[in-house]
Amino acid sequence: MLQSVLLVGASVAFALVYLAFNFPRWRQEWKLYAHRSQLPPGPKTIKTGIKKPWLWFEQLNKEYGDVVYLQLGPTPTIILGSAQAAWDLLEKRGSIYSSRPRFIMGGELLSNGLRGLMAPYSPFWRRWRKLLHSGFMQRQSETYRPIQSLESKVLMHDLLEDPTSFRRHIERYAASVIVTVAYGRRVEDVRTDEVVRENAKSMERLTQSNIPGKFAVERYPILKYVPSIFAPWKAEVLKQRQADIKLYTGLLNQVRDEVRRGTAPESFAKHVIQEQESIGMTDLEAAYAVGSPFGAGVETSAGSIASFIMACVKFGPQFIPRAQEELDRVVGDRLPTFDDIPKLDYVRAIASETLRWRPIAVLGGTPHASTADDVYRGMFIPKGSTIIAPLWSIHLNESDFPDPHNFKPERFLGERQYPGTFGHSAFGWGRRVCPGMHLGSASVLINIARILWAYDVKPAVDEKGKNIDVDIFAYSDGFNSSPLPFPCSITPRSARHAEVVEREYRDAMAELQPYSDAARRAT
Ligand code: HEM
Repeated sequence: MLQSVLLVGASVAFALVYLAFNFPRWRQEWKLYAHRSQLPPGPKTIKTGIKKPWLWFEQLNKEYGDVVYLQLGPTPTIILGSAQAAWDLLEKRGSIYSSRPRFIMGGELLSNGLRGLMAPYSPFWRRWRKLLHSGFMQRQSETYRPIQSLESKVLMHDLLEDPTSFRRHIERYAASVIVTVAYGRRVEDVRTDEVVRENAKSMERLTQSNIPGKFAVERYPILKYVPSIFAPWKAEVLKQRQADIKLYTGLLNQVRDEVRRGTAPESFAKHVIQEQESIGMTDLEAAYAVGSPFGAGVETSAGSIASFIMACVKFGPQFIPRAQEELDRVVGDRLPTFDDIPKLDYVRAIASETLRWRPIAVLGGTPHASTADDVYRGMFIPKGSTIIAPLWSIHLNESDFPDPHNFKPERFLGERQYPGTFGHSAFGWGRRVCPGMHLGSASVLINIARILWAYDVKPAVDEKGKNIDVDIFAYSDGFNSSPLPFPCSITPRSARHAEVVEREYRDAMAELQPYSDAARRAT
């Protein structure tokens, strides 16, 4: 008798747990079924595990229009393929389109909810975002310009000394700006710098954890609670979490020590230490927040400058002469500075075209998620949808940018209908718009201006003296997409230009000394 009661009790308990777990999914499925005729159009078959998914999204946007519906596993997914649709939803209706989908492996297990970039719209995200905003808003970003200018002078010198390794020099520039701005210590060599190496390891693990479809726990969240001893995939990310905590707190604590000793140069870390209490952040939250510019700002800045070099190799004769004429006329025989940028209309147009032509954040950054049911142009977008706005579809769209794979800075000179103020969408939208956009675009601008002022950038030549063509579609797969290695020729425009680069470099190295010393003290 007792046994039967226990059995019935256990069965009822099991049924209740089963219902509780499945109810939200059934409710969602019922809602989708009830609105099936109102969902945006989309394909019946879903491709999974594909390389460069933005190419598939582009096909879908061409076939079904600029709002496409995909049922990816249990999650409704919307692909926005035009600047207008992305603007209408992510910007204008930002109050319900600014969350993030759940990232169980990368966001919850690996990062314990401390990486703001993956955090849902929540009080934690708002605190994190406030800190990032105060550290990188336009006025504050302008205080980092001296660092960008000095590091850019080092880049110009590196291109003179060893032009064939141009890609590594650009990466060093981008990493050094971010690490100096974040922690007040520079990066002299990306191959050996400990902060760069550890951060790169951590980013690699994060990227691996976020590969859609790779881990069953994303489909069955209950697996998150399986003890690590039975789940090697979980043990591994928890181990990396400890390594991340050690890295981020170690770096922030070094700055705390320097602040106490009165030797800390200005940096985002110093700013966070001062603001942390008023914003109500714990030490660990603050340590992760100071680490966030590395993951978001290095590859995007370096990849954009490398894309500009590729555009010079492929399309140089159609825009370089005009840019050099402008630089010679406005700047003359010295290196361009940030003060020249407002007078360099054509150079600014080249920077905008670079960000448009090959958007490094090719999927539009991390996907957004909606937090309420919505209807857009008669189409039903369910609450909890993942929203992807791939910049590949948006920036290489014939109707906004005719002849889209051609590099034409002139697009950005005249008046043009485009939502927003930049004429492109490279920094995203609404409440999630890139907080580092002022820093990132200043890096792109100053280096484009200086490279064009100092150098002739052309195709490399083979042993027969023939130009080596570059493939403008040879870009990496992954969350961001950067140019794969390609050859090119970078030579000074004249001996006088080379002299100026050398002189500016010597002065820059003297000014950068405190940041080099800070890096040495810390290792
Ligand atoms: C040319 C350089 C850069 C490009 C093209 C770029 C592009 C983007 C894009 C497209 C997004 C997604 C926005 C959205 O979800 O709507 C984003 C987000 C973000 N970017 Fe950038 N970015 C650049 C540089 C930087 C830099 C230098 C930093 C350093 C502070 C940075 C920090 C971030 C962060 C933290 C986010 C996530 C914001 C959030 O989730 O609220 N980015 N960026």
